[in-house]
Amino acid sequence: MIFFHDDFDLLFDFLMFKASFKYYKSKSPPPCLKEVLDIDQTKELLEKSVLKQIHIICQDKLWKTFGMKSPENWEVFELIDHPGLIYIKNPYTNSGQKYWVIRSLRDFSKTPNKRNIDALGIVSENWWESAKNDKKTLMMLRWTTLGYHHNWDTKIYSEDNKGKFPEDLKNMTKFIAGLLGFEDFSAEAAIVNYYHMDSTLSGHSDQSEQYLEAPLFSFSFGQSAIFLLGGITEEEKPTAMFLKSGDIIVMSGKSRLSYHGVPKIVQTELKLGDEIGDENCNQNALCMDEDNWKPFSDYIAHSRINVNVRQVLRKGLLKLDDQI
Ligand SMILES: O=C(O)CCC(=O)C(=O)O
Ligand SMILES: [Fe+2]
Repeated sequence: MIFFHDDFDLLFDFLMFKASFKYYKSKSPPPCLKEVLDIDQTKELLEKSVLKQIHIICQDKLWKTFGMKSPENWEVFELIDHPGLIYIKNPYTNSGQKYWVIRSLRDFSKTPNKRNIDALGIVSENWWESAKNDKKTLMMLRWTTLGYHHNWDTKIYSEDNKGKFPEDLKNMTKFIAGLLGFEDFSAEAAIVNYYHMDSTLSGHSDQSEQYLEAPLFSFSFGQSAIFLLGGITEEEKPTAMFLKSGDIIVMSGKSRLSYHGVPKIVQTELKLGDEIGDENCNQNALCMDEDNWKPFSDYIAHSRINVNVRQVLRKGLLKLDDQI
């Protein structure tokens, strides 16, 4: 085969994270999504050895309190080309998803949690109250941090910069971690990312935590993301995959430090109706009442929420190790 100069540049470019990011981010021309791994094509992906199934065993009934389906019905996979990247296909009931959407928008966005809007100085403690009827305020929130607050400048966690980590999120993450064999996991920090249809998150590797052996848990709700998962350097060609509402990925082992990013949010129709016999909602009245759910439903019709949970401390420690 003969390569012309430009083709060769293109080929070389495509070996890198940034080029792939640029490709999927492009508005004109829009990207072709044919190569994006879609977990709904399970049979084909298993046959092509892109995925392998992970079987989990669950003895207790805690899942009910987290708005999840029974783990015996979960579909859990590992990406063969990315050992340690575990994908749990939406294990939530519809009311379970609603519960976490409500927690993320109404509660995780309140002070004393840290938020990007704090720097703007014009939004009150209770962002959701001021935002739900005001599109401009609604669009302003991009992130909040919980527990040990992520310091965006220094990337260093500090004992002087931490808040309370929400109990329900801590317990749910611990429960999932236990099922996957990470019994010692302790949720100590989270970034909640709020994406609108034109938002992106550039490529990075999360390594601020002192204990990088612990996995990272990522929960997605609302609109779908194209998520790029690369290797340990920016040079490796990433795998593009859809993360849809309810999906969970776990970055563990060899994939814990992998380069990743979100070049595009994809519009999907979301139907979080009430399932027959679904009594799992922790906030029954709110989830079942269409009027109360409406502003949340309107929000996720055009936005995506990602709750990104990490362990910060070394195993067995109760505070940051100053020696680092
Ligand atoms: O939104 C996502 O899926 C990824 C978020 C992420 O990588 C992060 O918060 O570090
Ligand atoms: Fe990340």
